[in-house]
Amino acid sequence: MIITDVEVRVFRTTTRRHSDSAGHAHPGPPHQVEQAMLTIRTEDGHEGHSFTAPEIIRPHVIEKFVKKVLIGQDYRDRERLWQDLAHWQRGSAAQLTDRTLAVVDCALWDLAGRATNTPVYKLIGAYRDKVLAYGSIMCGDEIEGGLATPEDYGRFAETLVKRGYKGIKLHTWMPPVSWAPDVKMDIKACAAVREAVGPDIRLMIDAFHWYSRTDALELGRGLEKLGFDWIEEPMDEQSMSSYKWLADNLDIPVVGPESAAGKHWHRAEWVKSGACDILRTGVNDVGGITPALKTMHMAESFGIECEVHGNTAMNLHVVAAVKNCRWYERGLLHPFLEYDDGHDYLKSLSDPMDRDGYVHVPDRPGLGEDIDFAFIENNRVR
Ligand SMILES: O=C(O)[C@H](O)[C@@H](O)[C@@H](O)C(=O)NO
Ligand SMILES: [Mg+2]
Repeated sequence: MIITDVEVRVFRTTTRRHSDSAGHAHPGPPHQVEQAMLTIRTEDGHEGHSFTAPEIIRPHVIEKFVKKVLIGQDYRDRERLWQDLAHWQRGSAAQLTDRTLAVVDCALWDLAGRATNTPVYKLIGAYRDKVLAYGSIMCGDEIEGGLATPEDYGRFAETLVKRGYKGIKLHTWMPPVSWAPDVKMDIKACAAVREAVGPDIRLMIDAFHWYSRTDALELGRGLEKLGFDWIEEPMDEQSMSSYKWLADNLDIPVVGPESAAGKHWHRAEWVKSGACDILRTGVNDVGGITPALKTMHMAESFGIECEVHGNTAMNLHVVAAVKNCRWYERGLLHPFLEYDDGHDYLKSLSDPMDRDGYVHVPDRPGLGEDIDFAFIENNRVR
């Protein structure tokens, strides 16, 4: 049960996702990027794994914080290990981020599952083994036939409905798109999607994250006429009072916060202040499965739904272990990319979706990621 080793393996993987100058993903030619796998090992040979960007688990962070907390400890003591690591953050000179806490916590959950031959959502206490997905479309672009016009969004939405999606979320146009942001264009894209898919498909928007209050109000009022289910991150989430103002002035539910710091503590303040109608959490955003569950359960106590940010196995297991979450966010999607192709370092999808739009939680132990260890070794860089 005792943790004896923490290892990072960095390897090359091929992807067609490219990040723009604002950090949003768009399609492009295949290129190689570095990915890292964190492995936590015990004296009796059990291992847990989790993936992230190499800089999130760079040697300084592993040696100065992670190993000091984990080595010699019982891997089953996840709550205490998470609290101990979180307490290191204050004195870390901002070097120990929530992303690092998340990848360590996920590897510990994966270890617990692999050691007991149990999927993580069953370890937590499962609520369901499948969940409806919404198709989360990439941010708009200026690519011919991509997501450059409202009509492009409409055509792509039709494709997603044919694939089985019962919900669709648009990320609309943002800089560095030359003419973005533009509220009226956002509303035109949403209108084109509603026209294309009809009244029964659930629709949501995740807009430019720095609109003013008045722009966000105009956008929200436009979406109310189109029967959208929620408006997400239309303003800087650092202003909780702006979200309180927006939620008070709109009928369409306001969802958040996604990217605001503060883990489950700050999300409790959003609920208390009325800054959102639907709360938001995400394993990477709040520092792990452990705090994501705290957030979900806190929201449930207020009768509030809490939508989980992001795809991948870690988020899927959280969604499968709670009642007060409607969707799994499957994406990001684009007409020029085939999401179901997955990753070259995983032998199968972690979030397979059937033709009715349900994602089924893999019955494999731990997080259920079907890791191709040989591929990782053959493509390892350090
Ligand atoms: O803002 C981003 O980086 C992307 O839009 C990403 O977070 C996306 O997954 C999102 O916002 N989902 O809700
Ligand atoms: Mg979002």
